[in-house]
Amino acid sequence: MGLGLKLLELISEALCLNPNHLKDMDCAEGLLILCHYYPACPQPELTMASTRHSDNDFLTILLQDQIGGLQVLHQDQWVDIPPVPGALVINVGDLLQLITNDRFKSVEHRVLANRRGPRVSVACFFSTSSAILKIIWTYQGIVIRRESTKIQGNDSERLCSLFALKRAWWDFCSTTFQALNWSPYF
Ligand SMILES: O=C(O)CCC(=O)C(=O)O
Ligand SMILES: [Fe+2]
Repeated sequence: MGLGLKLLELISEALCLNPNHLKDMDCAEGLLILCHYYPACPQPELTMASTRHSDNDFLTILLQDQIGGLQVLHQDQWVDIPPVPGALVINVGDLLQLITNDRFKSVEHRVLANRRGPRVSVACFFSTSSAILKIIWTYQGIVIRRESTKIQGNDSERLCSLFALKRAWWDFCSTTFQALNWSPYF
């Protein structure tokens, strides 16, 4: 929590805002921690440990062990993020991209499967639903997300479509998780 708040202060200052601005928007109100356990994989060329995605939050603080496999997409190339003992990885998430109107860009990343293992990582996601509501009211009219740029219509129609997209994704996940008897991601 302490590190997340400090980062939000620094990002606020980088945006020429009051240091408390992002904290006061409740950007650190919700903390979700996801612990990953990736078993050793006998045929890593056939699968992924984690498929490409960007995080749906403001900031992610990630602790990874020494196995490696994390990559980020930079200028259309997958770049390794090798583990550094004692270091944490900080990812900018979609919501930070959204509220800064692309000044901070969320990063697509993935994790390669590995013959060595298991690999363990711990991801701390800084997010909140109340901030999302504020964003909608504050930033209505701004083209905000990659998906929304592909959606036709005026700005409020785009926002509705964006949320329909998210809703469909959510429904798909919960149906799949229920069908497979997995616990939900969120
Ligand atoms: O395991 C990792 O290093 C990445 C995990 C991740 O990207 C996530 O939880 O969103
Ligand atoms: Fe992620």
